[in-house]
Amino acid sequence: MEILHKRFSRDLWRLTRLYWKSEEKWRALALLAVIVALNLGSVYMLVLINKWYNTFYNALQNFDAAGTWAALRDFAPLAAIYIIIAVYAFYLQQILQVRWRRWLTERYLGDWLTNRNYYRMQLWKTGTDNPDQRISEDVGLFVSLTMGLSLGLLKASVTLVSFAGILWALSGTLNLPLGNGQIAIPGYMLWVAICYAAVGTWLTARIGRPLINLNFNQQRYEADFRFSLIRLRENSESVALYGGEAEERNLFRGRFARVIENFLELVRRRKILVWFTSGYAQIAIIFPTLMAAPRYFAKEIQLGGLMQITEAFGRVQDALSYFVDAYPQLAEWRAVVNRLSGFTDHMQAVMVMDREKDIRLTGHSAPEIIVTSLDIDLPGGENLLSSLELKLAPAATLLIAGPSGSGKSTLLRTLAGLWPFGKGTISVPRGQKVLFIPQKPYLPLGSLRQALMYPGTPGRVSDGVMREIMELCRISELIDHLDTTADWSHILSLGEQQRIAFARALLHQPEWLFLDEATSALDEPTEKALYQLLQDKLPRTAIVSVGHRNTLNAFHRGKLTLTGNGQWNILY
Ligand SMILES: Nc1ncnc2c1ncn2[C@@H]1O[C@H](COP(=O)(O)OP(=O)(O)OP(=O)(O)O)[C@@H](O)[C@H]1O
Repeated sequence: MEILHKRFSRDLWRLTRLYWKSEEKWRALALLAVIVALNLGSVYMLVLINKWYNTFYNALQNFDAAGTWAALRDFAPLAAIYIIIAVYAFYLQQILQVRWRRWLTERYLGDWLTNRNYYRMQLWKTGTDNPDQRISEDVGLFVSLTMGLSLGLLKASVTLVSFAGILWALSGTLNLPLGNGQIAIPGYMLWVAICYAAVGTWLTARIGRPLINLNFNQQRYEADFRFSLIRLRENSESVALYGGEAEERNLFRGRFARVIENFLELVRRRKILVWFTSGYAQIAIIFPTLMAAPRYFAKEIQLGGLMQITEAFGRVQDALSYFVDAYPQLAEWRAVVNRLSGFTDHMQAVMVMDREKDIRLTGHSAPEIIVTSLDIDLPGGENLLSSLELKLAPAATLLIAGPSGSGKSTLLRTLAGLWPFGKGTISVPRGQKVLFIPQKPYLPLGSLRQALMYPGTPGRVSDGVMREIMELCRISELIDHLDTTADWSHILSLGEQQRIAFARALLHQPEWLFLDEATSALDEPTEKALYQLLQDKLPRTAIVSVGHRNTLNAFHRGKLTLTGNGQWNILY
């Protein structure tokens, strides 16, 4: 089937084997074995129930009241066992799905956060849209569709084999007149079922093919729309101050229109499919009776036989029509596998690009940071900074200045190992702590204490020390809220957030501290006090600041000026 072509199989196997070859594989395989056994058990029960049809309807046809009651009595345990099997097959399948999803989500989260992939992926813009959706939704969908469809296929195959045998044995031989003689078709009901299902499957595949792309796009448009809403929430204040509601609404409308447009197309396509599949299912109700009736009226079979044949036909036809019923899900499955593989490929491509990048950031045993022949480029290839040579001794202080857009922040990004475009070598002392403070410090979701300690926990810090540092950094009014959880990045002023970043530096006590316009929102006396604090409390820390204000000169012994067009000069 085209829907399951080669590339899809490769991608599917790549995604599936992650879990089934993981450390959890034995537990998972054991659970899967039980689930498969239960599914086989349920098919066996259906075979028994099919036999029961014969006994029951024959008793009815013969007006055998005792036989009918006995048959009804026999039905109870069959139904009870079938129900128990169905419940546990469902329950255990869900449990296995949850475990698989948990494992795979962990894995994707890990890969996304490793090697700063989340950052690099957006820097190299090719590829994946909405990685958050891939992790939060697609992983779950992938797991449930893979489990559901493969168990469905297994069940359909086993049902097919079991009931094809029954149908063959029951349907006898049909003698069709042909010219002067007759042609005998043994097991003809089985052939009828196969032809019926083959035509159905072929037509479904034809009608349903466009669903694959439509499903793929639907997920993507929904995620784009959701993301634009989240962005407004994140930037509510700026939008409110600008009064940008009309613009935002236009953006939402545009994105939502795409959601609806695609959805309508999807519905139209599915409507055609529903026309077909429900017609197909209705015909399947009378079709076998019609086919088996000649033998019934010829008194070759009894009512029980007719009912048993009809039921067996239904089962075979159901099993053969697996693709007809599962088509919309197969289309969705393929879209999900596409999206997850695209995401995985993109992450791997980023890692390869990262390994091959020409800016080498290495650890060495010398105490200085040494930058040699560093060229920094923009993603498009234009040069931002040429042949930079820089040596930073421990406890050095350096101010990086220059006009806006000359590349100061990008230089810091490069030193942090984030910026991949360019060439040259940056050697940093091994095993030392480096802290970068951006202009707008990031405050994680959680308490203020967590925000102060971010990233990680710099050992246990007593309340006393924490208070002292907060007082020194002029945020003593926040001491009482240390353990309050709130959206702090929206509550605190930029100046307060910048003071929190200084407190962070004092808590972490890094050997190397890089500040990118970290005091831009502070008044000059506060800026002075905080820089003085760094000098007093972190005398062994090297400080590299980016800033426009001349007041910063007093706190730095060296000055690197980026003059534009890739040029620079340095004064120690
Ligand atoms: N991800 C990116 N893709 C393309 N161009 C970028 C990217 N990031 C930065 N740039 C460009 O690189 C140039 C340098 O930016 P950078 O932020 O380093 O300047 P800066 O000197 O720190 O400026 P400012 O003083 O205004 O903060 C700018 O022209 C900017 O547009």
